[in-house]
Amino acid sequence: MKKKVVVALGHRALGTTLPEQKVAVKKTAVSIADLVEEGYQVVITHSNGPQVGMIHTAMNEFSTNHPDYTASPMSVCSAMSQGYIGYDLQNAIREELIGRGIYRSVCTVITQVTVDPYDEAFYTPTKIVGRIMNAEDAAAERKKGNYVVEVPGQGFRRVVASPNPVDIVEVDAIRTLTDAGHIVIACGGGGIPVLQQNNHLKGASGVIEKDLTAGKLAEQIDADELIILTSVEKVCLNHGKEDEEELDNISVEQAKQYMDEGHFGIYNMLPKFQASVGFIEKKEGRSALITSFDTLKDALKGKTGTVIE
Ligand SMILES: Nc1ncnc2c1ncn2[C@@H]1O[C@H](COP(=O)(O)OP(=O)(O)O)[C@@H](O)[C@H]1O
Ligand SMILES: NC(=O)OP(=O)(O)O
Repeated sequence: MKKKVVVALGHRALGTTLPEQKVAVKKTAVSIADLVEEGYQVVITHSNGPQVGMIHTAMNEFSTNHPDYTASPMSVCSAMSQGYIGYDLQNAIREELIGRGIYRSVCTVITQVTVDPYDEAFYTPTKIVGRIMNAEDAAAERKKGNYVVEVPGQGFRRVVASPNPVDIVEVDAIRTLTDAGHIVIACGGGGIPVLQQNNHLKGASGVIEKDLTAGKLAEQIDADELIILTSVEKVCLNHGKEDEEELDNISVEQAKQYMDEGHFGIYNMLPKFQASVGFIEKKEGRSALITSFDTLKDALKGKTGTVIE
């Protein structure tokens, strides 16, 4: 039986601007096609922080001067980001597969994810979206009523709430398409956060952490493996310090211990570990791989990457 994998793509797999994205997805498509060629059933999910911030600014700034164009809430901007990132990804993957003589349909499912209206995250925005700003732009952003933080080594960044994913609304469609052999892109940008109000799903203002949703997606479609493609070949202990140590194969217990010891930052590696551990713990035989998309091929042969099992 084919191995079912959920692949979570980080910033580097997409770039930030439209031209960058066109170039980046071509490289990403090579890794995805490698997986397909190896016989994996692939479901893809991806980041959207820079993109959703850009869309929100574009949609809302223009609407203040042009009353015929109405403002778009963050949930609608999330849906737009899923659409245009999915569009570029599915075409790049399709093209790469056809080049290898593989004819498979690739589709994007606009996906909603329910969140808890009482999630504490709504009170403390932490999710970075949009571009890097200077002090002047940051002040202008704050004037609009948005939250801005200074990130050491980067500059000023806009932050929004990042509630935890509870349930993937379109999961049955994603599972059915995957099991029928299609390559599916779903839950982009962590999914569009929605609040369940009887039969109605109301868009929530926030951006869900894509790694956490990737773990939930892997769990809900009963995947065998979660692959998180980021910008580093392996995860390290004591990252950036003199005694930095690369992690190869570790157990869930070790992963939990390293999380408790504070080795991983809340904005980068911690959600990847939380997602991996949550997914693996629910069923025996599951594993997670964290590596860069340049090194995926070697990592699949066990030559590199950080594996949790
Ligand atoms: N413990 C760690 N091991 C390896 N990389 C780390 C670690 N902590 C932080 N990082 C940094 O995290 C970054 C990847 O996180 P991020 O950019 O949020 O991921 P994504 O690829 O999902 O967009 C890497 O560029 C790396 O420098
Ligand atoms: N939604 C999300 O997690 O996006 P980033 O990876 O760009 O932060």
